[in-house]
Amino acid sequence: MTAPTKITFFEFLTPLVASGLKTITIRDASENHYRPGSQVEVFTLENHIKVCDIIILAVEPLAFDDINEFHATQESLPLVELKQLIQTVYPNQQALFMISFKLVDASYS
Ligand SMILES: CC(=O)Nc1ccn([C@H]2C[C@H](O)[C@@H](CO)O2)c(=O)n1
Repeated sequence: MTAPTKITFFEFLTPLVASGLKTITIRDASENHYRPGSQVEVFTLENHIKVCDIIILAVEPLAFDDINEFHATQESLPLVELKQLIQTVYPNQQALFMISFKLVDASYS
């Protein structure tokens, strides 16, 4: 499959991505095709507004039950809130993927 060049985040989370505070996102298998080293455009899910660019660092399997404080810190969310959000988006899914990324600093472009 061709590596995707775009990713969406809920609008309320995009300030965390654009500030560099959020450095992972947890997605299901439909979004596990991001290629490490590739540059990806970030858009809001609701209005498709471009937010920033990120570089994908890794895509790794992550079971829902293994989500812990480390992931919450990388997500810049409280653990309880993160797990509730993931259960809402991906109900009853154990097999998830952790996508690690870094912000592309727009001031250098
Ligand atoms: C289309 C879709 O699923 N969009 C998503 C999925 C997840 N997120 C956020 C919610 C949490 O912070 C992490 C972990 O799933 O990623 C999202 O913004 N958009």
